[in-house]
Amino acid sequence: MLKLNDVSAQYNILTGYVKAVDKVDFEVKKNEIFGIAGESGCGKSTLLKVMYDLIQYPLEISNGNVEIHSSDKSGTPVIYNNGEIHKSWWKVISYVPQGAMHVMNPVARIKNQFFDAISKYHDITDKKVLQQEILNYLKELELPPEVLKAFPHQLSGGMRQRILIALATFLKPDIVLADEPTTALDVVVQRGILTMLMQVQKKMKNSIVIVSHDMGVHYQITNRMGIMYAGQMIEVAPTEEIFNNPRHPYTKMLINAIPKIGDNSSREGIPGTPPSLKNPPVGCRFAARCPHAMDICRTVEPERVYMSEEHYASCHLLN
Ligand SMILES: Nc1ncnc2c1ncn2[C@@H]1O[C@H](COP(=O)(O)OP(=O)(O)OP(=O)(O)O)[C@@H](O)[C@H]1O
Repeated sequence: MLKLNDVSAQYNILTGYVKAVDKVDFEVKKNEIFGIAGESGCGKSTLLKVMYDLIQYPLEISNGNVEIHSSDKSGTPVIYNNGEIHKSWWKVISYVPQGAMHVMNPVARIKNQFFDAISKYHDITDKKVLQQEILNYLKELELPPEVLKAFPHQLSGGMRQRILIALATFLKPDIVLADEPTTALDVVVQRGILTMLMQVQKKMKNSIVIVSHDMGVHYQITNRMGIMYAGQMIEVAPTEEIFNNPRHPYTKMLINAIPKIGDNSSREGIPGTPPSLKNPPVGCRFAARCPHAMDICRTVEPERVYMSEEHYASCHLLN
């Protein structure tokens, strides 16, 4: 289980701070696929970096903490906090970054990329045994063994993405974070990648966090979702509730913008642009674009309102 306790994170740039994550507080349960959605620039990737403990200048955590509740080999419960989570990469938590081509070493064969990535984190000392284990795992995921000999540019985008997922899940981590795993892939390949993620999760019964701006991806595979707007998590609920009973006006507008088969009525986008995260507005950050904004929205930040134990949204309309 992964828990974020009131986490804020910012980029410390020459002209000030970009407050990319603001007081985010939620947990990802064991045995679920949790989706994070929101417009470009709302802080989704930064939030994943915070969860993964990938805190490098100019990014810094300014408030709160991240905890992973796991267990050691003997089954004794262990809690990892941010600052030490990186010591357990691949084994306890792994990360499938955006853009499969850019993150792979273009001059190393896939086999060596596996060896290099996980060498510090597994207990297998014999390279031949390790190679056999990798082959067995690829077979399990229905990936051809020849890919191990290939260079990244010899593989299709979809195959590179599958390999990154295989690499990220090889040591059976409790939590897998995937940043836009299907972006830039055609719909058929997309479907294959999503099916692969679902199968892996079903087998391992671990937690997967998927960041995507594509609501269709969330609809297909996530169990619960968080909607981000301007650095804040403004609604969290089971995916079915998000699609059938969204409560925050921003979530409603996101859902209404999705085209539906058989419905020829024109789809409305969300007017306006998100606020600057260098100098976010007081009150509700969505107020300037919200058709229902009231005076209070422009001055007072909305608190969370719980519709049920599993569903909350931060909006004055719900009070
Ligand atoms: N290295 C950086 N230095 C300064 N600001 C950054 C840096 N990386 C991201 N930002 C800013 O932080 C904010 C959140 O960016 P982030 O990439 O987390 O959003 P996102 O929702 O993942 O967007 P996208 O969907 O486009 O990837 C944006 O305003 C972005 O410009």
